[in-house]
Amino acid sequence: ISATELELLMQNVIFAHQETCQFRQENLQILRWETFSPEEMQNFQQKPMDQMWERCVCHITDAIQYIVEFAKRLSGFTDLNPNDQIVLLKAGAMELLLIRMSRAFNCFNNTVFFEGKYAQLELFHSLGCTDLITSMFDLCQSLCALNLSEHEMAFFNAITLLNPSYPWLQDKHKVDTLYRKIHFAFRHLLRRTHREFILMKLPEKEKLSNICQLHLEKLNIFRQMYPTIAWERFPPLYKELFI
Ligand SMILES: CCS(=O)(=O)c1ccc(CC(=O)Nc2nc(-c3ccccc3)c(C(=O)c3ccccc3CC(C)C)s2)cc1
Repeated sequence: ISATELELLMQNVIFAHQETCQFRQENLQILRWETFSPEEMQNFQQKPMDQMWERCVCHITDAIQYIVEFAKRLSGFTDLNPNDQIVLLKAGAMELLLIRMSRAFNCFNNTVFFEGKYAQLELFHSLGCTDLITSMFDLCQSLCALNLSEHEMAFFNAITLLNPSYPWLQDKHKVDTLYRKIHFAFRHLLRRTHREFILMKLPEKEKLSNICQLHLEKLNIFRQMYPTIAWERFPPLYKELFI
């Protein structure tokens, strides 16, 4: 890879993230001490399970739409064969959501940005999946500890999405070449900023996939309890990716 191609690739990854990050980091920071009052918390906790699930699913589907946009702006992603683009997004959308969500996490009071303010773990009680939410909070805590810059966040998202080891890929070699280029550019950025150490501290692949697995399990339990809600009320993109 030439120096110019490297610079262009770095610009592309950083711009792709900046243009699709949904909430800007500084705005999430400004709001981070706005927490829900006990009454507001109680209000959420008293919502029926199906209503809370529907709200959350709609929120993450909004966030995933930005993730799809991020992928489309990554140079090389849209040159991949269309089947592989779907495979990578199907496998990686939730993982990228988990990583991005850590930007909206306040690790000092263990709250996450949700519907306009920052919410404690207990707010999500009525979802009936405390283990999933707890592992989400733990992941956010560990990512917060790294204090990733938006540039690092952009590259971490890109290398997580372009994972050449997915079994169903038709053109694995093409994904692998793109992955290696972006990983090389990431290491180049980290060397320049003396942040190489974070590579060993990023959460392992299987930690992300375990939480994604847990999400799918909880979704199936929910669907057994409310068989029609998922079909009637969940957004098409969510159904395509997870059902
Ligand atoms: C992601 C881009 S961003 O600009 O940073 C951004 C943009 C917008 C927001 C606002 C937002 O939608 N916050 C949500 N928070 C959580 C949440 C909930 C429990 C713990 C941790 C975060 C949402 C979820 O529904 C969720 C997320 C991950 C796994 C599981 C779930 C619940 C299951 C039932 C789908 S939605 C936040 C951040």
